[in-house]
Amino acid sequence: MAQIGSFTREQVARKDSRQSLWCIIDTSVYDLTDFADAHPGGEAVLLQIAGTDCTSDFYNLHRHEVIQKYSHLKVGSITNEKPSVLAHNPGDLSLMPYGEPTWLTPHLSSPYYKASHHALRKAMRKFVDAYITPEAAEKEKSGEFISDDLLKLMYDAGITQTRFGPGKHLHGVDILGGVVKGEEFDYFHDLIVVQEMARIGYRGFQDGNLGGMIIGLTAVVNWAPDEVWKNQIVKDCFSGKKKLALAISEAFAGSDVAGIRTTAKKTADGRHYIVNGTKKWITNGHFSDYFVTAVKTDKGISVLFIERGPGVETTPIKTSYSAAAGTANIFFDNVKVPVTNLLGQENKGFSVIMGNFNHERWTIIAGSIRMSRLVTEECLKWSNQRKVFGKRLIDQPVIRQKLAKMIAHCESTQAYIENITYQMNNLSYSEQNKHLAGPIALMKMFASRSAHEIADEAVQIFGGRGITQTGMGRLIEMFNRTYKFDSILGGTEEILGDLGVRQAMKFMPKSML
Ligand code: HEM
Repeated sequence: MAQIGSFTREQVARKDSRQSLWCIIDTSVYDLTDFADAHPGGEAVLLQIAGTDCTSDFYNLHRHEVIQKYSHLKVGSITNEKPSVLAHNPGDLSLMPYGEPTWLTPHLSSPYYKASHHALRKAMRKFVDAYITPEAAEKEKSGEFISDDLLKLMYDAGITQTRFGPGKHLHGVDILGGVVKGEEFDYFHDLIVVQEMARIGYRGFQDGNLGGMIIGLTAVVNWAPDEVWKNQIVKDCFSGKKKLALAISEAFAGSDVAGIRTTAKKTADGRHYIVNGTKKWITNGHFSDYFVTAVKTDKGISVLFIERGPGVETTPIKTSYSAAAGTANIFFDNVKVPVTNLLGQENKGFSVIMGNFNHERWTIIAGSIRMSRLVTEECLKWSNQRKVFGKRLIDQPVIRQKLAKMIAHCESTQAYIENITYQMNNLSYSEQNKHLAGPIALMKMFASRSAHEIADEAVQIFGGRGITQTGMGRLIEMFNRTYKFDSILGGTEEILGDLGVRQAMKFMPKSML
């Protein structure tokens, strides 16, 4: 590698041939002579800019991360000039208007967040940027599952334990080196963890990062019949030693839980259930050891905790996002399950499933809302940077209309979830089930509709790059390909809209108004 030096613009201008091909990007000098052959955009374009300052062309076509990744090509800087492009460091807040929710925007405030929320946000973003995002990028591509190293890092930092929401399981846990004590962790802290993790921008890996545990372990914690047994499962799941999936959907029944056909029949001695049936679209199913499974018993639906073992088989399902999520079919073939593995009461599994759904849906929405903002931020950056027809995209009224709609959706969905989160902080688990199942269902319906609008406009703004899996439009392509997961997982938009109104009907006054 050449020595890092200080050059004048005239010196660089002389390096304008195939034998010596230099350029200037934001006052840094790059030697592209050996790289030109390998340049994904071709050699010819580099020859066209050889010896010149190509900052504007470069940022018109590449993300800033490209120059960070190829920093080894830098041979020096222009004498007495300072760079103007701001570098993003792990943990930094976005400088883009609407790039962060109101509570993180300078000069604006919010009644919901205290000092510990701010401290957690800062520490979380640093952790995510430093450890989770790099692995997510790799695994999203390869389709491999999350590594034990990352699981250990998250557990040691107390992050995995938080993903299950506030509660006793967090007592004694110092989160991220003590920025928040487990005892004071509330649903706003929970919201921060979910939203910071969603910022990685790799939707398949995001679900592969213990998505199954987040939505399934609640049933164990709230309904396990035995404390010691429960604590062992929780510990194994948090530490990453064991993985858990929620197994409800079937080929015959998705949102229509009552239609499931997996059966659990008691043995003559009454000590076991024999489970037969299949489950489909089970997040993390392919790498899980435990399955919180909805089954049909004598007189209704029940929920069983089933361990991987004889008679349990899984096969991967290829969905539109990464195989890193471990989405699977599960086949139960005469699986013998002890009756002590029943979660909640026999034939009353509906309340176990429905109670569990609230936190699951809230988590899905929290992530979707944050991803929507990230996409909107990308569109703001791109429209401000990209020049077409002689002006920036943002100078076109039609683009400003799209951005306006996207921003309004982001702001309203974030305000919506903060309101619901505040209610969750002030209601017990059973009160939440009674009073928030409807509002959370309606919020999920609205947030995934917002994501639909945002994905659609974002692709239009990015054009061809919005349908390209690498380069400037990577995030947009990923979001447009995957936002639908959020409108289906945990209950479809249509079912949830209906549930929201049916719940409201329960509280209608009896009198004629
Ligand atoms: C240090 C200098 C440069 C490096 C390290 C670099 C690297 C890259 C990389 C990694 C890509 C692939 C991006 C993707 O995943 O789609 C790319 C694409 C491209 N690059 Fe460069 N590049 C450099 C300079 C330039 C310059 C100066 C130009 C033209 C003025 C240029 C033109 C292009 C074009 C046209 C593409 C295709 C991108 C698209 O169509 O969206 N590159 N470059």
